[in-house]
Amino acid sequence: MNPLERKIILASTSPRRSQLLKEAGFQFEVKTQDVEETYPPEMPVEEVAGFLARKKARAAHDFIQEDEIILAADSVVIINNVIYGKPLDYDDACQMIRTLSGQMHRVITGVCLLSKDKERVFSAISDVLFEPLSDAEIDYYVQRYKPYDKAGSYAIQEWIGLCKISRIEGTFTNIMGLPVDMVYRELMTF
Ligand SMILES: Cc1cn([C@H]2C[C@H](O)[C@@H](COP(=O)(O)OP(=O)(O)OP(=O)(O)O)O2)c(=O)[nH]c1=O
Repeated sequence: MNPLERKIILASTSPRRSQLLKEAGFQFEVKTQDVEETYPPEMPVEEVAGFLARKKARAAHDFIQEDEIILAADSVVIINNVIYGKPLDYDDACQMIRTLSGQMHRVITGVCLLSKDKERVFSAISDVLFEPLSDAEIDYYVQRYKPYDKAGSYAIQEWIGLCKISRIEGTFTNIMGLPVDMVYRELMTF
């Protein structure tokens, strides 16, 4: 079946995920349920995004009809085997960006598709290289863009991503919060 004709329930409050699905031409409605974004501490960092995406999808399971598919996702930034989620405050945000400055990091978005009788989880990986950033640039970015709702304290679609990222291995949409190419491909066989 054509993925663009499936009835999708997007279980996400992220405006970026809605924007990407909409621009790619999918049909969807947003329905969300609060989920505690916790995971077992011993879990390998590469598995966390998929685990959290599944948790978010399962929390929305009761909402759906027979012909509907829940889509949930979670994005994490990983550097030196440590997960960077959303920053707590200004200092935390600056500290995260300072760690990313001049370095390569990994962004993983886990996605879960869930219907009444099926479930599928998959993840997309992108490796991202930041140019070195000065303290003044970091302060400008955090003050002006307030990246408190962004994993890793930055958004690829804003000034910092557009002007300070020099290399990406993987897709832009994955870094922005939803690997739409992969979603399309997986929906063809779901
Ligand atoms: C790395 C990066 C993340 N982000 C955003 C995407 C996600 O909204 C957010 C990661 O947080 P998530 O916990 O993945 O998602 P969320 O809490 O925003 O939404 P929900 O749980 O309801 O689905 O960071 C960008 O917009 N640009 C980027 O470059």
